[in-house]
Amino acid sequence: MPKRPDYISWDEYFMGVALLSAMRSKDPSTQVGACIVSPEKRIVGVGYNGFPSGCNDDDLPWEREGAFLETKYPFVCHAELNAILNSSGNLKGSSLYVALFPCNECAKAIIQAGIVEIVYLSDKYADTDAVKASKRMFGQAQVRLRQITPSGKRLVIELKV
Ligand SMILES: Nc1nc(=O)n([C@H]2C[C@H](O)[C@@H](COP(=O)(O)O)O2)cc1CO
Ligand SMILES: [Zn+2]
Repeated sequence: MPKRPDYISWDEYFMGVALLSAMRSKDPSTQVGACIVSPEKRIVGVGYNGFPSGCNDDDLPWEREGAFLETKYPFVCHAELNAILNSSGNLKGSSLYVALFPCNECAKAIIQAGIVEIVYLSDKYADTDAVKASKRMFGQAQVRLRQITPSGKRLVIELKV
């Protein structure tokens, strides 16, 4: 019997894990997931955006606008940083799959962790200084950037067998 033809690609698998992780996010505006993959194609870390553990999701603000301390921005931990912090072992030479292009703060952690490739879907904040700084560092550190063209393909998971 020939092998099943319609299996998902590596890129679809790892971006799919990133997108599934994003579904755990409680951010009402933007849910981001990240999946770190070793050179041997093993998943070595996953994460999504949320407040640090032990910090109460219902006490801290999810606002986007207003006084800085009344917004989520000083408190939220980005998906990429969580994936690095949740990872097991050495990340040298690994790839990071993330739905949204990393900011400058995550870029620093990504580079220092030894991640060599970013695979992303959206670059909706490309015009911000955070992303400009991030691309400048990735360029100098020779981190490869690869955008997956959103195919619109639906990966359906039904909770049944
Ligand atoms: N690469 C990223 N990874 C992330 O996890 N985030 C998080 C931080 C916030 O919780 C949310 C962005 O909120 P908003 O500004 O689109 O309402 O996504 C944001 C970016 C963008 O740089
Ligand atoms: Zn970030």
